[in-house]
Amino acid sequence: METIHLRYPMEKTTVCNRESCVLALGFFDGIHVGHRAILEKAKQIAKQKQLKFGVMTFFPHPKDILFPEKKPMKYLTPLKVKEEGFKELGVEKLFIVEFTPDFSALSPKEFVDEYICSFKCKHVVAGFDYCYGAKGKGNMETMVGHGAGKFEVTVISKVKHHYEKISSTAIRGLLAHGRVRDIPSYLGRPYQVQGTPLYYSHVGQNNIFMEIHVDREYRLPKPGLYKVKVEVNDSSYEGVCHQMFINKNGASLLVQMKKCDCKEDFKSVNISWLDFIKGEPNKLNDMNKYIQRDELVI
Ligand SMILES: Cc1cc2nc3c(=O)[nH]c(=O)nc-3n(C[C@H](O)[C@H](O)[C@H](O)COP(=O)(O)O)c2cc1C
Ligand SMILES: Nc1ncnc2c1ncn2[C@@H]1O[C@H](COP(=O)(O)OP(=O)(O)O)[C@@H](O)[C@H]1O
Repeated sequence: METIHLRYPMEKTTVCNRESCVLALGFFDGIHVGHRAILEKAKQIAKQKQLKFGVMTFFPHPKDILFPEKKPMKYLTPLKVKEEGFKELGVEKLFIVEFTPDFSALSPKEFVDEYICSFKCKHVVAGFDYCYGAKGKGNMETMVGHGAGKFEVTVISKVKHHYEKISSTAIRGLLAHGRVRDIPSYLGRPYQVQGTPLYYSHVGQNNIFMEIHVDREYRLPKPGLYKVKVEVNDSSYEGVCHQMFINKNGASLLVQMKKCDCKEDFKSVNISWLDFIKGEPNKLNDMNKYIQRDELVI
């Protein structure tokens, strides 16, 4: 996958010698089931038309620029993780446009001319509610007009779960309520975060206890004790996890892994949130109690 970072105003050389492509458009936080419908359709069209499969996304989230007074966005998939997700889905060209105040002021037609047509896009795929251009005035109807004679447009209709639109906002809501068990119906998989172990120790028989640092860009479920799956060095283990604190550098998670006979060092850890067990029962000074137990705390 080729990743192309774009910033307004674009240099002329950026658009030179580009191969014709299909572009899927959106922010795609989480790459949830609705997003997958768009990406799969774009991939299929690219194959049929023998064009490159491209995605055009933005960073940071438009809300951070449009509403700077609000707290910075926390992501389901920070940019690096989203990039890995696109690569796994077979994206060949990833355009990441830096969302700046100047870029946000482009009219819908200017955006189409300068960003979509310049990259030899022959087909746009986006969801029914995709908007673009200053004040979000462009929509999928205007896209058809703006693309006339230049590119075709495929609109993906609403993908729902229990009559509700699957959206990153809905998933953020589930996290805020600790409803991680419901997330696979929206995300197509459990909610996952990547972290770095700060320290770990063996506890009792084959239990490992560790503290994990999670990047500040990640959105976490509401504080509490959770059942998790922990992946380290290509193996996965059952475990429990609770949040110790969040500060400006990120979050710290306390994780206890069950029946873990892993002897090697861990450099990176994936935590999949499976179920909520109970609200915040343990304060920091209760940590020693964890260490002394042979069994998982549940
Ligand atoms: C060039 C451009 C300018 C935009 N300007 C605005 C804006 O002024 N106000 C707004 O609410 N959204 C604006 N948007 C953001 C869109 O409304 C939308 O949130 C964003 O493109 C992400 O699309 P998605 O949420 O459907 O993935 C703009 C988008 C683009 C591409
Ligand atoms: N449930 C859905 N069904 C169809 N299209 C969707 C759905 N959710 C998002 N999209 C489309 O996916 C792209 C990315 O949308 P985005 O705004 O990032 O997602 P979300 O609404 O989940 O925050 C847009 O083209 C949008 O219209």
